[in-house]
Amino acid sequence: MASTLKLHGRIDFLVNNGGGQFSSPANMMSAKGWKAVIDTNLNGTFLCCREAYNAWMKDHGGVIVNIIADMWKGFPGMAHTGAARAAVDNLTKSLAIEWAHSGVRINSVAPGTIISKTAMENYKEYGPTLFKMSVPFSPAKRLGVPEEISPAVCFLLSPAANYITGATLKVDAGQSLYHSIWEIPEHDAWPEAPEGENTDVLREIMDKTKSKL
Ligand SMILES: CCCCCCCCCCC/C=C/C(=O)SCCNC(=O)CCNC(=O)[C@H](O)C(C)(C)COP(=O)(O)OP(=O)(O)OC[C@H]1O[C@@H](n2cnc3c(N)ncnc32)[C@H](O)[C@@H]1OP(=O)(O)O
Ligand SMILES: NC(=O)C1=CN([C@@H]2O[C@H](COP(=O)(O)OP(=O)(O)OC[C@H]3O[C@@H](n4cnc5c(N)ncnc54)[C@H](OP(=O)(O)O)[C@@H]3O)[C@@H](O)[C@H]2O)C=CC1
Repeated sequence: MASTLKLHGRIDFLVNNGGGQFSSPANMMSAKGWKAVIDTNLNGTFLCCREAYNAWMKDHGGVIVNIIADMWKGFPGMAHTGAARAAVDNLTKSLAIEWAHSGVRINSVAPGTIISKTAMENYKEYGPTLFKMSVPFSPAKRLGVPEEISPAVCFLLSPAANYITGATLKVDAGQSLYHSIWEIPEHDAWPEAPEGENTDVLREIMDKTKSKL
């Protein structure tokens, strides 16, 4: 922030876009790995917001946009980033209220799965498979590209959004409303429903369905 102020003399906008994660089942994540992702996505965002506010926006106003993710149905396979991005969604709302009196607007953008060379390279040899796997889960039946996210960010930064703060704009072609990518294997580990006539009906329809198969 200090070097930006030195160079430009003001900070009108802050976009917290830097971030990422690795894919792993939650039970295999080390404490260090969990912390690295929380530090990058949540703590980094908080610290950048705080610094921009204290260094400039507190006295001059400004606009902040936080990039989060499609974690609205949880984020199985990337639980650390899901937790961090959900926390940023909430942080955005808190700061919108705390900093309104300074003329600061702050909103989030939640992209669906967005393909780019650089994003894919982070996942090494698994990148193409991981991104391709997401295609059927987009109502658009294709992935988005960064050029479809930046207009939303620019809109929120612009005076056209002067009356918008504390909001999250999903730019995901409806992905967050559609299926989860996470497969739950067939299992019988769930606790039984309590005995009674409704459970009898449940058993009956399940038996009938089975006999048809
Ligand atoms: C299987 C189904 C999954 C769901 C499918 C979803 C479909 C895909 C949707 C994709 C949507 C999102 C896309 C994007 O976000 S694109 C942006 C892509 N960019 C990134 O992801 C950047 C990735 N990298 C980082 O952000 C950082 O490197 C990271 C935060 C991961 C680590 O940062 P840091 O430099 O602070 O830490 P270290 O590298 O030193 O690592 C610290 C410890 O973290 C653990 N770790 C790190 N990488 C991995 C890994 N690849 N696998 C497992 N564990 C990892 C590890 O414990 C590190 O400590 P050690 O090195 O000492 O072991
Ligand atoms: N692509 C997607 O499907 C989605 C992406 N997002 C998020 O959008 C943002 C942009 O990602 P995208 O453009 O797709 O991917 P990229 O990998 O191209 O961009 C990620 C950027 O984050 C920077 N970064 C990572 N860790 C840190 C850190 N600790 N400190 C500072 N910068 C860091 C990287 O810097 P460097 O190049 O120096 O490593 C890189 O410029 C990320 O937060 C990402 O998680 C959210 C939802 C979906």
